[in-house]
Amino acid sequence: MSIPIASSSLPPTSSMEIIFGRNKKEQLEPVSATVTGKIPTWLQGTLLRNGPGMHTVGDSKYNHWFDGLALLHSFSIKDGEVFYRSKYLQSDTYNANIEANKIVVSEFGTMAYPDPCKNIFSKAFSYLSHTIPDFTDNCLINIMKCGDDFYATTETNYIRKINPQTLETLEKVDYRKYVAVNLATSHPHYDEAGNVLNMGTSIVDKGRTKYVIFKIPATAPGTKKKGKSLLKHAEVFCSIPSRSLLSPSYYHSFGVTENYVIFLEQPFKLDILKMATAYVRGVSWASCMSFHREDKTYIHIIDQRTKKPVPTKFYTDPMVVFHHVNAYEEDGCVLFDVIAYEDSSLYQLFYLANLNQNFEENSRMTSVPTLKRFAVPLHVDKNAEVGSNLIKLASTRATALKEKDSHVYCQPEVLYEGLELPRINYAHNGKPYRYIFAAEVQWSPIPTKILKYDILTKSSLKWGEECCWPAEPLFVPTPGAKDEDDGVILSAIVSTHPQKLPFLLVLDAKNFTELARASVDVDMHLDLHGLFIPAADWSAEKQIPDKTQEDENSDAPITPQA
Ligand SMILES: CC1=C(/C=C/C(C)=C/C=C/C(C)=C/C=O)C(C)(C)CCC1
Ligand SMILES: [Fe+2]
Repeated sequence: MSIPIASSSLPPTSSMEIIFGRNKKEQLEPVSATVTGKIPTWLQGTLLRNGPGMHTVGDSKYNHWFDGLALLHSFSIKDGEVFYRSKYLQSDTYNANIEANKIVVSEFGTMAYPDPCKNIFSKAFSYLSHTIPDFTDNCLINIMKCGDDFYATTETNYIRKINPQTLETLEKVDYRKYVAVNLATSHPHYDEAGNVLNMGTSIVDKGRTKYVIFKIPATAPGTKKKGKSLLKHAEVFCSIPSRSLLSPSYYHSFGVTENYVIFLEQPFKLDILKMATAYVRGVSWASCMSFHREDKTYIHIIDQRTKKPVPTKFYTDPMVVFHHVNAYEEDGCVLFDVIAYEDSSLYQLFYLANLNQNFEENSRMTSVPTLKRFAVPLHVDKNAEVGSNLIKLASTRATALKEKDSHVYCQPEVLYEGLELPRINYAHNGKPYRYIFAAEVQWSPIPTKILKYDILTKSSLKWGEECCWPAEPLFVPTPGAKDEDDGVILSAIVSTHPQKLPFLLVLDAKNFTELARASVDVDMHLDLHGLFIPAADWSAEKQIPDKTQEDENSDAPITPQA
């Protein structure tokens, strides 16, 4: 069961240095973990995760934690044993930095300048009106599965194919060759057949800034052959014009139900003009983003059957959402759950300067991440009175008030305060569900516990241990499971305790008791997101393409779909 830690336990400054400051040493050879407890025999496969691992190159330092060079790591579980390995993503960014022995590629919070004579990014100054340098391929946020292929992802137009077994870096793929997007989320959705649904922003398509929803099929004729990319078969599903051409919203994820896509056009925006001049002004991309507290948050509901947005104009108060939790349909309404903030201060807290000195003072959250449930009526009765609540569901206190001119103002139900990095049993994605697994965040944005929140009973279970910093908890179902929470929770735990090694934690998802931990004597980083690859998925025919096989037409001109 959960081991309580003092609720006010604060990570000392030295712990912050261990977690965020130091470059992490990669573990190239698989190392065997010491397992205590018992890993369920059915749990066989690989937990593959991504996150920033290196924040200093030579004498130069990144400014922000999200700038760090991507470090992939994996826990391979077989017959109760666990093997760990880690490897830096060999992105063009990583290679250019290592070769120059300094940071030469710009990241989210750090603008960098390459040596003019050694500019491997020489093609860089072409796309965005010759002003914005090519974006980074330091794919540090998540892992995406496309058919049998795995990619490390970030939020730019680049993804990097990886070998999920060896953690080797394969092709660099430019989304722009297939879909007209300059940015894309690192949180795609998958349908039951494994087709990928993702969203991106097209900034410079003939001045028509828009949000693009696209699908990558799980299979396509001829793609089983080595090096054939499923991305070639990507299809634009729907485009939504940005309310403002020069300041599209920033978003980190989106929601889906069985028939709808939920996109929040929030007042946390990118300023394209600022971005176009950032390089010459010597400021970071992050400084080109701002929260407009006087604006609204527009809720776009896209019908997957007609591929068109629902015409009603739904909106809510200004907020900032990074993570959608889940969404589903109930009695003619779309219900969606998000982790919402009052402002964009979260990104401010992850500046390394704040994480190193005066941590306690600098990292107090001014806005607490809050689980909120919204309800959106799909059919608005024209005769309903202005001011009336269109939500008649017994299951939620969320409201949607009818206004004039087909506008509907949505007010959420607050469910829980102080949680981030939400995960669910993905078999319930887009469908009614009951449980959320997340990291509990108290006074600072750094998780101290793992949480199971029961939406039905509004109760929670927690796991925490002194000097242990949990990562996102991932749910793996028991084969043939009937109950939504029949399975285990996996989380990579970083320890700052001098006598405690980092470990893979295995919890029973039902009661949050510890089933096992697999400790490894390595320099483990605090990661962001990842996925579990069941051993059954590694079948003989699913060969990993070799490194020499480049992405097809890698030098072909970019001809994205409109
Ligand atoms: C490089 C780059 C970007 C990177 C953003 C990143 C790396 C965001 C990471 C967010 C995370 C990790 C959120 C967790 O909740 C932008 C702003 C999209 C635009 C321009 C270039
Ligand atoms: Fe995320």
